[in-house]
Amino acid sequence: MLWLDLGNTRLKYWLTDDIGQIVTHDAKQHLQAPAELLMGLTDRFERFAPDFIGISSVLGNELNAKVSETLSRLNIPFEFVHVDAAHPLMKSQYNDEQLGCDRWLQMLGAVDKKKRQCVIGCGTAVTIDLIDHAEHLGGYIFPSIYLQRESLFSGTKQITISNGTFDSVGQGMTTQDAVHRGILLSIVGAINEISHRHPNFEVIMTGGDAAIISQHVNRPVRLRDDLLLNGLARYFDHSK
Ligand SMILES: Nc1ncnc2c1ncn2[C@@H]1O[C@H](COP(=O)(O)OP(=O)(O)OP(=O)(O)O)[C@@H](O)[C@H]1O
Ligand SMILES: CC(C)(CO)[C@@H](O)C(=O)NCCC(=O)O
Ligand SMILES: [K+]
Repeated sequence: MLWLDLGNTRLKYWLTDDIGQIVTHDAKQHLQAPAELLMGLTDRFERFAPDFIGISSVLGNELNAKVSETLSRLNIPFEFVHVDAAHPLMKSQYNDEQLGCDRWLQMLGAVDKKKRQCVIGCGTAVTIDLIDHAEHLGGYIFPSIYLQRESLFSGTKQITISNGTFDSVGQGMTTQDAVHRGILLSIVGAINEISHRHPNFEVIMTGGDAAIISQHVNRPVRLRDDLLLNGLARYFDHSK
């Protein structure tokens, strides 16, 4: 099977074998041209010869149509995931026409009907979602640390582009430190507040920035890098 995750910044793919083990995977920046990027990958995908392609996309109908057009040339059956608020593995109270497919799949990949869970995705946006015994209660969306920094750079005169690191939440004494520490604190503080409000929820984090952020969270955090892929596998297992 071939699995695609079309995110806002990157396209990720995984090739898995019959028993679900990852044979190969990669992530590439698509610069808002995922269909063109896929075009360049079709030779590789053809060589993989998967019998099915399962797709998560948060790119919207227009770009998805272009992606479909590109994938059609492969003659391999493919299908986009559609969020299902009444899925047998997890019910959701969220507006299912709006809920991002990546968010939903990450939850589907993590959900355990015996637990209360807080699933945090740290990609282009940071998402925090609460699940109570396989019922999604809703959540929050934040700009990532990098998007927050860009908005300060572009919205102010005296804060100029700099390459600091996000490594502390202590108060800063320079602009660079104040910016990086303030941004990191905005996300860490929110996570700590939400986990304080929901003390019995297991905190699970995934995504490229999970390691940076989780270091400052004052609760035990379970880091998982396989949630979206696991969600895709669970989704297509149930739909067949
Ligand atoms: N090789 C890499 N390229 C880009 N980002 C990376 C890379 N390695 C780690 N990251 C980190 O991962 C973060 C992005 O996380 P993730 O991969 O979960 O989302 P994304 O692919 O950028 O977002 P989306 O899934 O919305 O496209 C970036 O902010 C960056 O810090
Ligand atoms: C929040 C993001 C950007 C996270 O990748 C994505 O899941 C998305 O575009 N969601 C749509 C809005 C929503 O989930 O309510
Ligand atoms: K938008």
